[in-house]
Amino acid sequence: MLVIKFGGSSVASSQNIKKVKVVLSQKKQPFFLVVSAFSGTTDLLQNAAKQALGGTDSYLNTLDALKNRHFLIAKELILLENQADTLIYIQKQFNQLTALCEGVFALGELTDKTLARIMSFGELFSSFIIGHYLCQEALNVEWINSLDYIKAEGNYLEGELNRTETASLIKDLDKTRNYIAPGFIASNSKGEIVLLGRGGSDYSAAIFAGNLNVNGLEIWSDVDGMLDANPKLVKSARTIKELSYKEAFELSHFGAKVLYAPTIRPVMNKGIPIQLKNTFSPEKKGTYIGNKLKQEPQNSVKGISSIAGLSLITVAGIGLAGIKGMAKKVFATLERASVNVVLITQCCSEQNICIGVVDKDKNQAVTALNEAFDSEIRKLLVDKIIAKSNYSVIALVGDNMKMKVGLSGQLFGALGQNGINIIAIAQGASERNISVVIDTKDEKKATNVLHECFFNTVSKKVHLFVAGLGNVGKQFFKIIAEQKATLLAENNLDLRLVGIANSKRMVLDELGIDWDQGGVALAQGTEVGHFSDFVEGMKKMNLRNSIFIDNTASEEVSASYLEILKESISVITCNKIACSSSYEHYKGLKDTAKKFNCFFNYETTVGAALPVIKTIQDLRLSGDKINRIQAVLSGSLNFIFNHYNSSKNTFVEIVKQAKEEGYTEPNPLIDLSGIDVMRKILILAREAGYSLEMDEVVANAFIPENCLHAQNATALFEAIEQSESHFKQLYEDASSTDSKLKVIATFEKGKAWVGLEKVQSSSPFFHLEGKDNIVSIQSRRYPTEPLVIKGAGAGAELTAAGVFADLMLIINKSIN
Ligand SMILES: NC(=O)C1=CN([C@@H]2O[C@H](COP(=O)(O)OP(=O)(O)OC[C@H]3O[C@@H](n4cnc5c(N)ncnc54)[C@H](OP(=O)(O)O)[C@@H]3O)[C@@H](O)[C@H]2O)C=CC1
Ligand SMILES: N[C@@H](CC=O)C(=O)O
Repeated sequence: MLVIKFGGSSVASSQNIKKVKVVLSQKKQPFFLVVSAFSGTTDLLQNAAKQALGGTDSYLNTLDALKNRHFLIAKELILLENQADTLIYIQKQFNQLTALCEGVFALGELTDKTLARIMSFGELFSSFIIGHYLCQEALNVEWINSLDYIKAEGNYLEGELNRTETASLIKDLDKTRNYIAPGFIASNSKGEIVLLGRGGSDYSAAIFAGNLNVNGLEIWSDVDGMLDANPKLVKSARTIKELSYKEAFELSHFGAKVLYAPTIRPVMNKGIPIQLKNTFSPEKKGTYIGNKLKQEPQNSVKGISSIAGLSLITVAGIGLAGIKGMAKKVFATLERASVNVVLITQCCSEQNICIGVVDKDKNQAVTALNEAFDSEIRKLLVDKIIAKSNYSVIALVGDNMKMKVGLSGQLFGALGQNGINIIAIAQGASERNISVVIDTKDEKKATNVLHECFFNTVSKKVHLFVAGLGNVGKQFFKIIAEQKATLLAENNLDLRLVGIANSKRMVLDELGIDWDQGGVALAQGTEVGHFSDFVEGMKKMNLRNSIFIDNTASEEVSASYLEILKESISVITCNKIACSSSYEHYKGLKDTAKKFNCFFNYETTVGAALPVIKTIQDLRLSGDKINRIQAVLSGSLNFIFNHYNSSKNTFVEIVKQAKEEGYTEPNPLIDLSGIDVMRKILILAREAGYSLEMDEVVANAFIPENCLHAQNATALFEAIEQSESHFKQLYEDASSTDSKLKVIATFEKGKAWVGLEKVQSSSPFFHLEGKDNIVSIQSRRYPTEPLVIKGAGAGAELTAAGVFADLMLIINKSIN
């Protein structure tokens, strides 16, 4: 014999009930069918009771709607000539139900006993209708009333099973016949109705299964089985193929709604397997729960469950340490106050005990504890007890987590990397469950982080917010659009663009924006008043593995890094403003990134994609000391002086060309004035370990005053045109001595300077072609022959590639 239970959605309509019949007709052994009420019925019955209590006669409408629905389903299933018995039964039961509600209405009183009676009607109706229909369809089932077989005592709404009496009543049922019985309901020794708790139909089925010692228990619902995470939080949640009883118990206890936790106990002791199945996809295997696990689990973690609505109560104070019986007093007090403790932690200093309770119990718990510890509180041995709310517990569950070294490290690392603060931790010695308490605002993010971390078949999502869709920005989008599929296929990485902004508009979309369509999406985006709108949106989305990329030259954008890093969102930038702002700010950004477990990467601020910053950082990390840096750091100026020949072209033509080719800053005055090179040598000096400021970098301007004061690019070009003779003179002075003009930046003995120099062929800078940069580093290890880094140092495509490399560095360190 099999016990088979169908949940509310499986019997929600006549069409669904016909599906149930198909499932049953394929069974090759007798079955004991347990059904829930038609979906939504129990809630409506409860509402009707509350409406009656509230003194409005709207309960009559609720009851009418319920009656009509049950009549309709009965009429749709049962042939006209067979309907009478069923309809008469429903009518009689509704008469009783209405009388009960009228009583509540008249008395203005609703006891748990009456509420239990009212709520019991749903399963009685559904089982009676389905039983008659199945008989009509020749399935030959006998309807029995669970009230006559399941005995429970205590709380009317969530009774305690009387195992002995129930066992003796069930044992005589004939295992060669088919039965149908209502779930959820039981009766006590006085014959009064007692419910088995919400979800109790699963429990009823397990009680029948255990006592009849059947071959299996099937629980049919509208989902494919037990999922490895809550699908409302984690879109990529998948069905777990098999679970041990204990794993299933942990998961169902911690929020997996597909199975009511008490269901496991009655069948576990007898080794009766449970199969969770989907009525609407019966071909799917579902989840097996039992002793005979066929496969070796790939992952030690089988599932991640979470429950919100937790309050934490801390009983703390010096009076707790070393005094026997304090913990007993806490728990005895809570028991007397009927408060269920969800989670307990105590640190070994014994100075505090932290208890998790569901929100609804928190006031009761706090009042009871403050009363019980009143004398200790007065003597200042125990602090006044308060509760803090809005917490969630997230639990990793799996039998094979036992003795798996590093697993909790992975858990804490993954949460920490995403700025999720862990407020309390609980792990039993069984090591089957590690629970952490976090702020409920982080529940979705944390569940997703852990799901990606522990189920390696799931692709890892990286959420990217990008500011700037200009020269560099466009190239960056292009690279990702080209690389995305490869990254997914080969590295299991899903780079998701969730935010773009320029100076006028922004788009934020958690579901992702097409990398090919960034410009189009942005054109249709919302207008931004201030860049902080974008930052606020980013914070609100609170997505795991978030990285912000600044491809602008904006001061406003760079001023937001600190706030972004404080959200544990890593920052990548090619914008030099932040790193060349005050030393305190630059250092603050680096420290903040460390403090909030994220990264601040800015390799492209010097030499575009050349590995200049990383090289200096590595030298220092390995114990080297930088003594001198001499470099050509401006790609655009090198390009300009390499291509300017006063007899063939004008200076302004070459500057315009450098801008068109994407080597200059958005405002080329930043290059021509020397500011860009000053920023870069300052950044390198800081990386070398010196706390230099921008105003300490000495620079000799080589452009005339009128150019230096140009307000925009057009004015600058005009000013350069008017100053052609100045540039011609510079060129001729150099060529008359077979020299070339190079803007050289030097850092030595704590000082930095930048200037236009004439270099001869003996100089290593003489042959620096095109838009190339060269950085020559002398250090303790390279005292005379410098370490040299050389190559193209400007260009949007190269810079975007450097930004992408910074991105992959972060992903490799933090996500993979
Ligand atoms: N080109 C190169 O070789 C290298 C460049 N870099 C750096 O790359 C950065 C970008 O340069 P490039 O692409 O040429 O610049 P562009 O001028 O082409 O693009 C700048 C982008 O930033 C956006 N932007 C400006 N202000 C804001 C703001 N307040 N909020 C949001 N977005 C804003 C602009 O939007 P809008 O269009 O609305 O103004 C535009 O999309 C610069 O910092 C530069 O120093 C670094 C190394 C090498
Ligand atoms: N404008 C810059 C671009 C890179 O930082 C340069 O010319 O080098």
